[in-house]
Amino acid sequence: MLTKIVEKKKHEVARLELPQLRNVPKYSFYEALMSPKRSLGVIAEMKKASPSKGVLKENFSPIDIGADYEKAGVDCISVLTDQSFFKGSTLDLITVKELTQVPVLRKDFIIDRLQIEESVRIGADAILLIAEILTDDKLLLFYNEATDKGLDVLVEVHSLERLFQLLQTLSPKIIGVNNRNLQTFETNIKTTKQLAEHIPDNSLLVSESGILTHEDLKEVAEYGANAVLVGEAFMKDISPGVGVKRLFGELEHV
Ligand SMILES: O=P(O)(O)OC[C@@H](O)[C@@H](O)c1c[nH]c2ccccc12
Repeated sequence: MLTKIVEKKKHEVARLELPQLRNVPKYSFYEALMSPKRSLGVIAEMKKASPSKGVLKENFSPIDIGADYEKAGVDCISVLTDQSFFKGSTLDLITVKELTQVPVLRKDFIIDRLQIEESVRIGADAILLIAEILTDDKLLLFYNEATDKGLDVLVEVHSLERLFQLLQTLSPKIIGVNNRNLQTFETNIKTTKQLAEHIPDNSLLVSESGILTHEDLKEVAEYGANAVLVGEAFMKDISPGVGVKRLFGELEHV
């Protein structure tokens, strides 16, 4: 599946026209995760659909979701901008940046430098770089380029092997352990446990994907996660903000 997504992305990048630079206030993604509002940082994701689960939210409104997340006191918002597989768009991110005062992560499959410039222009505060789809050379190049352009970077990794490899050339300030295998789409939050002890002490650890319940949250916190990245659980709750509160055990049964 990952190969299919990357192939499609190559075609999209070949046609990519850079938008105008938008002048929006910048918020530090890193700082927000360094001083989370709750016991654990939360990056709340908006995604309309995913290749594994299909449509997650029918009446998908980035305006409403962004406002609801902000009201629920999330630390950061992640916006899926991939159109073909996740039904997102860069316009969703632009909308969220215009309406909220929360750092925003652009979540996409970045395989080309042009997408980094595009992320800057649409006003993203941070980008995702997926180690599994980039060589070490590219990962380092993109990491430095993004940082130079004022973006924070969440470096995502799924396997221990890939983690060891990338740590030889790069020490990311923020490392995301994706509990989902992007080839098979299976999630297992024990992935966080497996990788956590090998994450450098000075990197922030974000546990990503498959975190559905308060129990899951406590489990990844025990493994040493500093923050979580959650999408599906929030998209499927009665409202995204209620989902945030439920995950943190701040609600009884709503
Ligand atoms: O909806 P979930 O299981 O809570 O997962 C959120 C996020 O981690 C997931 O959307 C994700 C993690 N890495 C990605 C890379 C590309 C697309 C999507 C993702």
